[in-house]
Amino acid sequence: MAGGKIRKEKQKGSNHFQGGIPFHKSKGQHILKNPMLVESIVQKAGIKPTDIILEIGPGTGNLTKKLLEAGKKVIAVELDPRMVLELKRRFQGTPFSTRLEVIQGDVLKCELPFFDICVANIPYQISSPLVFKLLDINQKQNFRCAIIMFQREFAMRLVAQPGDKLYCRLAVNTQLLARVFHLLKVGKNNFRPPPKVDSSVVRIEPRRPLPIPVGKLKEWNGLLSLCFSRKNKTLGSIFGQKKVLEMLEKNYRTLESLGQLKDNDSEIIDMSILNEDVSMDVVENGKADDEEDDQMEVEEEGEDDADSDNNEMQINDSGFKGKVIGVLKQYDYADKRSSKLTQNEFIHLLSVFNQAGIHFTSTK
Ligand SMILES: C[S@@+](CC[C@H](N)C(=O)[O-])C[C@H]1O[C@@H](n2cnc3c(N)ncnc32)[C@H](O)[C@@H]1O
Repeated sequence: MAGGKIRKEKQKGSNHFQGGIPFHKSKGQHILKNPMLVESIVQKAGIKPTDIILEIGPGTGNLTKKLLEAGKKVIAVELDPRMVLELKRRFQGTPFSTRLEVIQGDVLKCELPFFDICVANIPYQISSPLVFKLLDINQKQNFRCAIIMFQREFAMRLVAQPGDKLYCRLAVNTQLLARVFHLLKVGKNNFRPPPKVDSSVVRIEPRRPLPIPVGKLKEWNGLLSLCFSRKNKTLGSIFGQKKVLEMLEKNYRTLESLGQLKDNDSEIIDMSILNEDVSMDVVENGKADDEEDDQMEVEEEGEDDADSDNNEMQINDSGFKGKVIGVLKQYDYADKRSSKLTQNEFIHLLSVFNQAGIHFTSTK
């Protein structure tokens, strides 16, 4: 089913295929070779005949062909000029050619066209930035949903719920911006060449409006960075740390001096902030299941997880420390852990902190 002249003749010492286009693993070139699977993905996407479909990384066009059969138009963004040529060649002179637009370039760098639905088997190394690019609220996109093949573990992180082993900042951030559903498990042998990892197809439906004002996204990200710096620690313990308190107090003083202790809004939101922590796009590079975000690592020497006694001391502290821990105590969050907190609880936590003048960003 692979398009063009690609043949499976492995060269010694490389992953190239002779006689056609060599596949580049560095570009995530694992093409779909199982027609039944392609059919199933297209069916599950629920494409309407009037739909403009965005396909990312069409490769040799196996999925593209089925998308063209199902929708009104396919706009395909492909990085590799050899694949672009192959794709054009495949559909040249067919009735599909007028309904296929190919954009050569990096999907992460190009401006996305208007589309109704995105269906894609993507290179896994762009998973996380792509999700946040698609869900970028500044893009004013209004697409219905995206049906995307991801590495299995990444997919399971996207859909993880409080208490799940893979529940993480990526899950909370994605689920703030979208509803996410696991659709299909896909084994390695459906691809040529087979990747090292299993895959899953996920459905992502953008949430409009968002559950928090867009101007709060920066604050939200600051709060979650802290909460997931040690997701299995109690919030009382995380927020009782000297470095955390120093940072929050600095924010507090800065905003106080600027007279901005109330909520602030900014017009353009840099969505990449929500993507900062996700370093597991390619799990082959190895981030363990229960590893936590280390970007905001703030643990102090000698501190351990069973530190509720210390919390008691901190809680009795007066001044700024007492203010922060007091909020956690008052709303019953001090003994809770991020690994089990729902999205609504995070939203509530941000709200009660902000009401107390405690902010997670000091500038707009
Ligand atoms: C996993 S293959 C999928 C090929 C085809 N869709 C299929 O299912 O058979 C990923 C494709 O994405 C392309 N690609 C890699 N990085 C890209 C990027 N940043 N922007 C657009 N396309 C990219 C690769 O060249 C490759 O053709």
